[in-house]
Amino acid sequence: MTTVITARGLRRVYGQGDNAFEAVKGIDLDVAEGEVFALLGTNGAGKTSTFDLLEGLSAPTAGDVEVFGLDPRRDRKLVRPQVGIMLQSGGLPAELTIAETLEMWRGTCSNPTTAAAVLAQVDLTDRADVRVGSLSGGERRRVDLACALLGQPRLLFLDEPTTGLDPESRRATWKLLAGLKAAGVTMVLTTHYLDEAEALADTIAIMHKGRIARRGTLRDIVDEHPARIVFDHPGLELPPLRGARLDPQSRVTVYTHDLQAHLSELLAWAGAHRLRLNGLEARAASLESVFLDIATDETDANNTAETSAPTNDMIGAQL
Ligand SMILES: Nc1ncnc2c1ncn2[C@@H]1O[C@H](COP(=O)(O)OP(=O)(O)OP(=O)(O)O)[C@@H](O)[C@H]1O
Repeated sequence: MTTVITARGLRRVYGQGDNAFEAVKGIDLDVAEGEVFALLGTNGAGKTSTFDLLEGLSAPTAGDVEVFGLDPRRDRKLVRPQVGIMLQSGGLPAELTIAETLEMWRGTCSNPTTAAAVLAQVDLTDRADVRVGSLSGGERRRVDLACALLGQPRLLFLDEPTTGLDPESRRATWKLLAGLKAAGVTMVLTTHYLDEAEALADTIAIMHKGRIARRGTLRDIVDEHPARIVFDHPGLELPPLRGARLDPQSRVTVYTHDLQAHLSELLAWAGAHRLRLNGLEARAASLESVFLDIATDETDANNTAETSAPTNDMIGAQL
């Protein structure tokens, strides 16, 4: 499989001396041709900084990036014509109409399609003569996407492509992106919508504090994360359950890779003691739970997870 993007040991430090801030702390990644790679993360995790490095918009403090086997900064003239970029905020001139904007943008592309073609793709044909400054946030986002598509790119960078779009427009954009993927376009996107990553991405990487905390297919990421059982502490000694924690609100959380077995065990124990477990919840892992655990720095959830059958030294000793 051909690799379109390779990054090794990528670092980005802003400022100098006492003011230096390391936003990207040594990232390795590979994106294959035709792949949709989604970069997720909390605000400030370093996604946009990473994008800037991959796009060649800023120079890495350390490490290497290759796009189509070339340096995106040094070989910009060769790389740029093959790449479409949708920045977080397009910054298009407010006084131009959509049609004028696209014509202006076409002039910067070496192999552009027509403005009419991209307008149809983003469903803005009827709005071609409206000034950009009068558009809604969602419409403006679609103009940004149209500009990114004008050059018929082989590689698309999409920084939060559907932020501000209503649910119907989001679905329409997903459909458009799925069509581009089917046509072989490689995409790297950031998004705060986990369902967007689930719907579009082949590979998901979750960034946290400048590093990639998890990566893989949706299935890989979810499968390696424990499910959880949560309930109010019933006030008597609990059965031996591995990987349990008690929070200050007296809620017990049990992390497990075998939800059914441990839930059955807990319910059997509660039944034998004629106990009602208040606030009982049992949740399989999901992209959201992985994300939230990373975001709240509960990265040791994996470490406390069940790895073998529960033993008697567990919950009582740990709580
Ligand atoms: N030019 C800059 N100078 C100093 N710090 C910066 C600069 N640009 C970004 N940062 C800092 O680097 C960190 C990462 O920012 P970045 O925009 O890459 O995060 P992000 O994951 O894209 O966040 P968001 O989801 O909010 O867009 C943040 O703490 C940010 O304040």
